[in-house]
Amino acid sequence: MNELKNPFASEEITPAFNDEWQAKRRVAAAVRLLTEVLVTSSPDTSKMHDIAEQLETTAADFAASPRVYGRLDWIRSGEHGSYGQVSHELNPLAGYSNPLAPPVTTRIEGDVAYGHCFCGWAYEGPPGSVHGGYVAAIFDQFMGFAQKLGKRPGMTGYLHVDYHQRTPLTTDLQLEARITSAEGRKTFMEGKMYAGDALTASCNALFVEPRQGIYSLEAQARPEEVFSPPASDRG
Ligand SMILES: CCCCCCCCCCCC(=O)SCCNC(=O)CCNC(=O)[C@H](O)C(C)(C)COP(=O)(O)OP(=O)(O)OC[C@H]1O[C@@H](n2cnc3c(N)ncnc32)[C@H](O)[C@@H]1OP(=O)(O)O
Repeated sequence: MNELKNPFASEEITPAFNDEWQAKRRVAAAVRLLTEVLVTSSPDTSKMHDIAEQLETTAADFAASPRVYGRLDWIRSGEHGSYGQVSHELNPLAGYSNPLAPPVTTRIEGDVAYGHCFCGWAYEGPPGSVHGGYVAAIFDQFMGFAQKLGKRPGMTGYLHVDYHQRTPLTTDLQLEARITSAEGRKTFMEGKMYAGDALTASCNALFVEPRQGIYSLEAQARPEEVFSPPASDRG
């Protein structure tokens, strides 16, 4: 199987598909930095108006290039990579090319999935702590990719999060997930989030494979770009 085309492949082992995405990752990193600076500094008001004007000009320049809306459109031209590759770049939690993403990374070792992420001050909920909604979103993403441990990946049916203690900002957060059981199209999983040795949150999740299989979601794409898992992964 071509790992780079697998939408469930680890972010940690997935390089940018080409120079275009490498450059976009750089832009996204700059926007993340800008966001962090925005919420942690207070230049004088007139300077902020100047900055806003510069950014508006930059956004208008950027928008003058051809626009592409949605992953299926990104792959139709055949120039920007496969569905899996584009998903890796633009995923709102894990995509290096999407500045909304912290990003969350994943890797599989045996029957456990591991991941990590780092949330700056833009993610503050309770003082000095990650907003609970982001904790849940990080879990949803991480558990979704951790389904690679199983045979029938699907969509989140439910995600139950327990918040044990506040999750600190500007700290490397470690994630781990396991499959607890599987039954037909249903995969039950548990996940944990640690800051150092402290368990800050845990979750139980059910993923349900759509009746036509998860890969039916990308069947609207060009057939040669559709990722097809090896027979051994189909269960
Ligand atoms: C291309 C690659 C991209 C790969 C993308 C990479 C992965 C990233 C994933 C990130 C995770 C997400 O954000 S996913 C986005 C958030 N989730 C969603 O939008 C899902 C929206 N919901 C749905 O589409 C649907 O409800 C499904 C697919 C989850 C289930 O629909 P369905 O297939 O019609 O389900 P149905 O036949 O009714 O139920 C099947 C079995 O599951 C059980 N079941 C279903 N839902 C629930 C539930 N909430 N709680 C308990 N049990 C449930 C039923 O009781 C039944 O059990 P029994 O009677 O058989 O025992």
